[in-house]
Amino acid sequence: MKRILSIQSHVVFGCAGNSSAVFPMRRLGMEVWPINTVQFSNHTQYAQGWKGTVMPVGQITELVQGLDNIGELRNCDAVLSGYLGSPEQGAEIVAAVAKIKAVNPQAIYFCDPVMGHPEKGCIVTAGVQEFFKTKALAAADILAPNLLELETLTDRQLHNLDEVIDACKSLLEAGVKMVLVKHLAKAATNQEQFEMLLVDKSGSYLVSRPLYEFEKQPVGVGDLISGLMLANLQAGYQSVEAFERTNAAVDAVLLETFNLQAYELQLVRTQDAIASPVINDRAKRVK
Ligand SMILES: Nc1ncnc2c1ncn2[C@@H]1O[C@H](COP(=O)(O)OP(=O)(O)O)[C@@H](O)[C@H]1O
Ligand SMILES: Cc1ncc(COP(=O)(O)O)c(C=O)c1O
Ligand SMILES: [Mg+2]
Repeated sequence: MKRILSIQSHVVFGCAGNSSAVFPMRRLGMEVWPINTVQFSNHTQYAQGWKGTVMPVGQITELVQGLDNIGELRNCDAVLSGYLGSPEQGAEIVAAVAKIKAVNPQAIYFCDPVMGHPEKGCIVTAGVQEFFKTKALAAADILAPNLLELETLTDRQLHNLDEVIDACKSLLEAGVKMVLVKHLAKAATNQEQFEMLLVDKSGSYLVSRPLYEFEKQPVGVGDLISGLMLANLQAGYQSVEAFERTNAAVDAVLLETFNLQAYELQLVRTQDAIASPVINDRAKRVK
């Protein structure tokens, strides 16, 4: 069984951060070790706001030390990071990754650079963006930005698929081994579908799924995508198949969420599709 240290937000109600990613990863057979960067009542996109606190500086380091003390750190196969409560937590994650790689050189770091989106209401503390651009980029094996995050990471404006692929390749040149663009948005080839892109040394692959007309778009979809992609890779699927399985599972979750007119992702109701997704959309090689 593969072991994933998952460092991201916790929400009491609903699905974002670890509250979106942990259950699906476990459903795919992973042993998941969650560390929470914040504990909030709900995600930050509720009009009524949220309650709760950011975990104190030093806590990630302390918990990782505890794992080392019981001899478990060497058993960690992958670190996943997402929503951070402070830039200091970013530095602690990078230090934890270095510590884990020192005792298990096979371990990988999957970084979802959650940067916040003031227009959408995703609120992330100042300084976190800078952490992703500098330290996280240098440490990550796999990066999973949305289009806006990719633009910020590469200091480029991206209008079409070719520009997005070039930007991803610049990240590969910087040492990242795989880039998953979770949402092509305005750079998509077909605005009537929801498209994602995967770029690694073997090539560039586009996958699409139906676009649902949500009244209010659900949150935590990016966190779900990152968790599923990492879990599928750890389960032994090659990158393109892992990408297709991730896309299919996310589609099943979104379809159910849409059919129920729910705001929060319907992960429990769709757990069987998460574990055994039916692939309707194959990835298309685009470069
Ligand atoms: N198939 C789909 N149809 C409609 N909306 C979708 C679909 N898949 C994802 N979304 C929405 O698209 C948005 C993508 O958000 P974005 O901030 O670009 O990336 P992410 O949340 O993946 O980091 C999310 O609000 C999500 O609810
Ligand atoms: C607490 C928290 N965690 C994580 C996220 C990231 O969610 P997404 O997967 O939609 O990028 C958000 C977005 O608002 C959030 O409020
Ligand atoms: Mg996101």
